[in-house]
Amino acid sequence: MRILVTGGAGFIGSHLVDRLMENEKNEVIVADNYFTGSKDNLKKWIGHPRFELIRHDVTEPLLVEVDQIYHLACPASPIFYKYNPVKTIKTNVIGTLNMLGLAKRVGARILLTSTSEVYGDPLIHPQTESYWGNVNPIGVRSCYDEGKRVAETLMFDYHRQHGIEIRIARIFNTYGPRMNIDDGRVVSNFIAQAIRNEPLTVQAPGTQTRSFCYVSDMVDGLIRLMEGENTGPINIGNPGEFTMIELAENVKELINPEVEIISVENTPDDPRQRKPDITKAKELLGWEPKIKLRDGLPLMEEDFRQRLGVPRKN
Ligand SMILES: NC(=O)c1ccc[n+]([C@@H]2O[C@H](COP(=O)([O-])OP(=O)(O)OC[C@H]3O[C@@H](n4cnc5c(N)ncnc54)[C@H](O)[C@@H]3O)[C@@H](O)[C@H]2O)c1
Ligand SMILES: O=c1ccn([C@@H]2O[C@H](COP(=O)(O)OP(=O)(O)O[C@H]3OC[C@@H](O)[C@H](O)[C@H]3O)[C@@H](O)[C@H]2O)c(=O)[nH]1
Repeated sequence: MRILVTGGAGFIGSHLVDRLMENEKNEVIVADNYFTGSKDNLKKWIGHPRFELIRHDVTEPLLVEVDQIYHLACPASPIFYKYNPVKTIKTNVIGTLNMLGLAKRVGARILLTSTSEVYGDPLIHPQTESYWGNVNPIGVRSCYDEGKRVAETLMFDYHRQHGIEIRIARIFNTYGPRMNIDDGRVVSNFIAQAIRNEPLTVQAPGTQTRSFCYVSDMVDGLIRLMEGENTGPINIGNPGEFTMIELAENVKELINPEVEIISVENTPDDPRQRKPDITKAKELLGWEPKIKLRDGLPLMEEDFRQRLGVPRKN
């Protein structure tokens, strides 16, 4: 199997590449523009005969002979996707069009990593795949959430019109080693802050909720979806739901009991609650997450301590 992973130098993408490379029958090609990813995440594969890394921006067409495409390329942290919103929209729309064009040309199956953000600020809880969402089309997050909604539409139009084999994963907040240290997302922020002995910055009101999935569970779900018979969309996430205050308290207790927790201003349109209904993933993919938040946080701490050069005391 020859497999293209767009965005493979990023957080989830590089863990996915690790898993795909474990199978000696796979050849893996990564296409990435290194906006939020890094060659460092793939250093153990560079030079491997079954691995290729291409500096490529998905807003430009790409021609490679592959059997499967995991299409992840897109900045995922709100600070990065809001940094150049027009580029984010282009990545989601033109990038997905280009990858669908490639899938059509070479007859590949394509999986899109969509997001729980397609549900916007959800009015039903937990979110099922049949919920159409509550999304602001003109807000500061729209380049990402509306961008992903159009990407999903393109996937289904190519499927209906051209018979392309598609898979759509709606990923809920994922965390783990290799997240950018200054990524801006909440788990990486809190862990880096706790290790640096800086206050944990809970954005007001702090009662907003998220459900956090450890990256190895996520990768397992994505591969099952690609290999299975269902187009999706399928929610992939961990239904354990936490307020941001609870998350901060967990990080404080597990990583640095001395650290302060402070309240800071939030950004517009922050979803107030988010929790996946994973009935479909359980029934159709035989998948459910295994790693609880309190077990996953220490696994991530090790990696952050190494990169920050702050060893654990005692
Ligand atoms: N991590 C999460 O919690 C989460 C949640 C929902 C959806 N997702 C989706 O999963 C995917 C991966 O997310 P991640 O957390 O690994 O983010 P990430 O930012 O670590 O990785 C994204 C990768 O895409 C690359 N990229 C960005 N724009 C590109 C372009 N135009 N051309 C080529 N490469 C480009 C980046 O350089 C990076 O390597 C994204 O599609 C994201 O929307 C992630
Ligand atoms: O330092 C911080 C950062 C963030 N937060 C809060 O933590 C919550 C989560 O924020 P994040 O930036 O980690 O992530 P979000 O849930 O907003 O977006 C995320 O969801 C789905 C994915 O598609 C995106 O890739 C991902 O970034 C928000 O309520 C935010 O206000 C803090 O309290 N403190």
